[in-house]
Amino acid sequence: MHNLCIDVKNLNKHFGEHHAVKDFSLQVAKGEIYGFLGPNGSGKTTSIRMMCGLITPDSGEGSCLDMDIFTQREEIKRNIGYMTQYFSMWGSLTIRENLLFIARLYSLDQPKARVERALSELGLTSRQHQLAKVLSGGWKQRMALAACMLHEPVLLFLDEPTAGVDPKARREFWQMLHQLSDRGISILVSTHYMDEAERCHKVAYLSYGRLLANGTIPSIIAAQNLITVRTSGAGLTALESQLQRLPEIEQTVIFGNQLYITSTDEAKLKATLFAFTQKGYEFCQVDTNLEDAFTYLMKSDCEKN
Ligand SMILES: Nc1ncnc2c1ncn2[C@@H]1O[C@H](COP(=O)(O)OP(=O)(O)OP(=O)(O)O)[C@@H](O)[C@H]1O
Repeated sequence: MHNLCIDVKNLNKHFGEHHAVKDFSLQVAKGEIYGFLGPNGSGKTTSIRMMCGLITPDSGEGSCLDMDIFTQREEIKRNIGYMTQYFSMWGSLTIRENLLFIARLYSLDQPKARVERALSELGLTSRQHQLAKVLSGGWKQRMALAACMLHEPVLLFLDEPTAGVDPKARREFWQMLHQLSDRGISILVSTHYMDEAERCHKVAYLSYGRLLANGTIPSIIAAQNLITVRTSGAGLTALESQLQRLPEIEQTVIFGNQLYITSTDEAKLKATLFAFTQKGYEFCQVDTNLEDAFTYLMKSDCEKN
């Protein structure tokens, strides 16, 4: 008996000449919220679709909910929920009518009871009679999540579920994801938002079809061995362009009136910055964050390839 809901190894997928996913391996424990990040076109959706039985990998092996991703795709689909940002709904039906329609479309038993439960679990009961077309982005996403939970899946694949949704609605959506995870439901969720990545138990980062890092956020940040310092003052953009030319500087970024500088070489960085302290800048060391780590990973991967 193991506690994995996803266990895949060396999955590959080509679309014509394009090698979209390269030797992708991942293990997700039951009940975990696993974040999936990477630039546009890095292969997140393709990997998700291979793991949940929607498309067949060209090679590799693996299981989802202990079912083989090559030979038991139909069984997998019956036991998982899959939600994308582009879900279909009927605008002129209410939330409740939409859910009932879907429950009947999939011939689920006791459709009314299922709809009641989904409405209540996702905080939709008070809005059940609202037409879908008048709902804000956040409530539409919530309805979509309710729809993909009608058959009570134990594993959810959510592909950019909060794209374009406002911060308050995203926060509420994530509160729900944590409640589902507390109930033992496993969730694999792709996102471009760093604050959402930080809400996951673990994250995976893909670039150009390859998995560059995965694990807990502190472990991913620590593995890059980066040092980050912050400064403020006049002429930050000029300072930034001077620093960007130096080989010991990996990356720089300005947030408001503060410049963040990241390097892999602490001694060289300190020596370099000493010259700028003569010009009145003060530098203080800060924690390297996940975005710094991902940016560095992507840059080093581009340089290698
Ligand atoms: N059915 C398909 N036919 C041809 N090419 C495809 C197909 N699906 C995906 N691709 C290509 O495979 C690559 C990976 O796409 P994928 O959608 O998996 O990336 P992604 O990381 O999910 O991107 P995004 O963040 O933009 O959603 C892209 O270059 C894409 O154009």
